[in-house]
Amino acid sequence: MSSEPISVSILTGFLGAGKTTVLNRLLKEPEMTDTAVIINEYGDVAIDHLLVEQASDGVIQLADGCLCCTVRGELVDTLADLVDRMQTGRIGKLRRVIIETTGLADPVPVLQSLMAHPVLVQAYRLDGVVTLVDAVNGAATLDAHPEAVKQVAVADRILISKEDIADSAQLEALRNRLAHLNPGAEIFSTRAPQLAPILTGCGLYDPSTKTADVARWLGEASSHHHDHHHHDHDHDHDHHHGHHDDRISSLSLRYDRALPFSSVETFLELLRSVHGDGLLRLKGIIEVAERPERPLVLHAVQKTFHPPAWLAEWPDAVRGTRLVIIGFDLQEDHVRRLFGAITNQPGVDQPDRAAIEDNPLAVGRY
Ligand SMILES: Nc1nc2c(ncn2[C@@H]2O[C@H](COP(=O)(O)OP(=O)(O)OP(=O)(O)O)[C@@H](O)[C@H]2O)c(=O)[nH]1
Repeated sequence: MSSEPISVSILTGFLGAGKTTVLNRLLKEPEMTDTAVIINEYGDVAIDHLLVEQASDGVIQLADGCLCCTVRGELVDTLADLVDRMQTGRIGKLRRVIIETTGLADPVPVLQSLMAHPVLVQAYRLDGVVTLVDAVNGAATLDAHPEAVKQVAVADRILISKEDIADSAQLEALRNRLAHLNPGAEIFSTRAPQLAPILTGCGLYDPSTKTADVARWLGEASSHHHDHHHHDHDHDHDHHHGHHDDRISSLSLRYDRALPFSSVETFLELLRSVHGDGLLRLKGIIEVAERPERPLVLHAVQKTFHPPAWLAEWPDAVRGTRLVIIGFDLQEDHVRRLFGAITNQPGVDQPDRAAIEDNPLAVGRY
């Protein structure tokens, strides 16, 4: 198999948000060659029967070479099976996989199983998470279900469906709320003429230029991104936010000099052990003192970290460390203090890096 990993995009969204409708459209787009679509769904899947010819082994080969499989067992087995089929020449080389998760599913375990599996992590690279939100029922769903709020918070991109039947005030309120919940995610509409560019290419690598696009990946390019914690009630007070929304936080941490590798490790260890339960996503790029000419890329979903990767070179003039951490019930003050100690920018009465490396608990309770 060639060394280029297969990019994996996850399509998630609450029950009835329109995921199957999106996939049916997507499967007809010409960019979908060399793509496998995996529907991680129990029960019947309403993929347009005219498009697909059911094969006996559960993998459906579409006319244009796109594959479609439905998974009732372990997703990990299906992904491993696809690698096996490619290696044995039973299917052609895949460029990407799109996984639709069930409406109720928390996408995090899907990502975790992908990142934690020693074989899969070699063959696949997580591109990103796209969360579909229904323009009509989205607000009520977010109010009622913390899982729906998490689906939005964990997304790299948000896709709104059913705009055709929503009124404009409803739509604007929803867009504001989504931007507030996940300031780094770009928001798209299913009214877009092409869905493939929305569902793919969310990762660090820009597929068109084949270079790393850090600002876009970290959501810094999004117009609604705030540099600090986005619960900026000054201009949010007149919007409706459900009580689960306030449990989400999005932190952007920066340090403009190189960090010793041991400090990075200490920070990540502490983050994982103290805040693992509240951690939804972590993405970032780090200038490591021992190897300053190449940036280190960090990517984590909950406590599971993608093996850190070194980029060949700095993609732009900006060096230093840029981290985005998205959490649910995250004690963000404590995370900031931890980062402050590690970068030797301790606040008043806070320990510095040496103290925290000697005694990681020195940063205090939260
Ligand atoms: N008007 C309108 N209806 C839509 C749109 N997208 C989906 N629907 C309808 O919404 C309903 C649910 O869509 P599905 O695509 O089945 O939703 P799903 O997310 O796959 O649903 P689950 O599999 O139950 O999670 C269907 O009746 C669709 O026809 C849209 O953009 N506009």
